[in-house]
Amino acid sequence: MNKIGNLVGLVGWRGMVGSVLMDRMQAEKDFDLIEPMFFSTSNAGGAAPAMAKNEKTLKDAHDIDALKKCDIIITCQGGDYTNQVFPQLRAAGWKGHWIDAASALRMNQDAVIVLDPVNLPVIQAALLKGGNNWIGGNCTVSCMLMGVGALFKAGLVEWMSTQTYQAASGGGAQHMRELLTQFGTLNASVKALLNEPKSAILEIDRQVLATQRGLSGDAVANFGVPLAGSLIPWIDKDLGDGYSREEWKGMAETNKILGQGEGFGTAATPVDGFCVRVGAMRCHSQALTFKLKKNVPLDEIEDMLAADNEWVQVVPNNKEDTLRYLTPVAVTGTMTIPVGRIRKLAMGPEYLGAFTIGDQLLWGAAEPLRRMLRILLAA
Ligand SMILES: NC(=O)C1=CN([C@@H]2O[C@H](COP(=O)(O)OP(=O)(O)OC[C@H]3O[C@@H](n4cnc5c(N)ncnc54)[C@H](OP(=O)(O)O)[C@@H]3O)[C@@H](O)[C@H]2O)C=CC1
Ligand SMILES: N[C@@H](CC(=O)OP(=O)(O)O)C(=O)O
Repeated sequence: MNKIGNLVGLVGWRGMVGSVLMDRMQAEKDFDLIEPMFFSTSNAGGAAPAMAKNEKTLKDAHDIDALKKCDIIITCQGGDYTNQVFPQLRAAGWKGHWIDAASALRMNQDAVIVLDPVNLPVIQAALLKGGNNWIGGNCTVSCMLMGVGALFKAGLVEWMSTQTYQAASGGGAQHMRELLTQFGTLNASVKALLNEPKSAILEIDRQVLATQRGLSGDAVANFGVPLAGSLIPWIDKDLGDGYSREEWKGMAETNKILGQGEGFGTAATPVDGFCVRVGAMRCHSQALTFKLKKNVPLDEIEDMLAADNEWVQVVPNNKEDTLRYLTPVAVTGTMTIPVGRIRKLAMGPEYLGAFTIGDQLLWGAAEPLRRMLRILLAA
């Protein structure tokens, strides 16, 4: 295989995912290894960010000739952009490496879902075969596999059920703003009563509910219904068969990441459950139920999880450690993937419960992309 060049096109770098990616690339000194070319869909000709070296102006992200010059393109611009530009670029004969945060290409046969601490062998095999489409996985799936991938790698999982608690950030920046605005509106509606220690809690509750039910228009433009003080047990599209698309991704992507086919074949491990939006900011949490293929002692399971990768943190199953280490507030902004509440379940010794959390903008979006860049540069 020829050495891959280091002219790297960056698209979507100023969005929410893109900004997290830029921060991580700077922290890990990725820019020392590349010649970056920054693109924009809205400000071609404007000034590129400080990390620019020779190319100091923003290129047009729809300019196929400019994109074609890149050895590698990383995009966090979104699925619409991918669907529009990627086919044109390949049709124009571009053979470079496409690294993408969007889901658009994920299930294409010639695309690999990248999460190298879990599936480096799958990535390397595809690279050897000339693969050049590298797509970041669904945030919930990636965070889950970073935490409990060891059990799958060991071939121990007969099936897994997931119940997710997904943060507002999964919908994008506007969703986070909407959640906070809703919290503010609710607080304002009962502020006087809250300030009065003797006020009746049921009166506060009644007024909060009236405010929630009265939210409309801009106040719920993104989520459709109030999320503050509530939850929404549906994420992404309605597939029409009782599944949300986010739930479908759980099985499809887990199996594809693990190299067990396109998700629903005979080699696939059943993964199923419900995906729920909650009022967290940017960490996705998941309660997991495993049916293991055999009874494995808890201490062996904990050792296996802890040894799998340097980011997993096994949290002792007690209240104090859970409150300290196993909450979205504790995990946000860190690379740590805590796995706690690990215990055998009442259904039998092969049934295992666990709870895991990940920052969905780090391991769930940006980090697998920059790590794939490093793999290509080292190839
Ligand atoms: N949000 C998430 O949790 C995840 C998102 N993804 C994928 O990443 C894609 C991008 O998501 P996300 O980063 O949340 O999207 P953003 O809306 O934050 O950014 C997308 C683009 O919008 C443009 N833009 C317009 N106005 C602004 C503004 N005020 N500030 C910043 N950018 C602006 C920028 O393009 P330009 O500079 O060209 O104008 C930017 O690259 C998603 O569509 C999805 O495919 C993947 C995993 C998780
Ligand atoms: N759907 C995820 C976020 C996301 O962007 O997922 P995907 O990359 O699979 O489209 C959420 O809402 O939490």
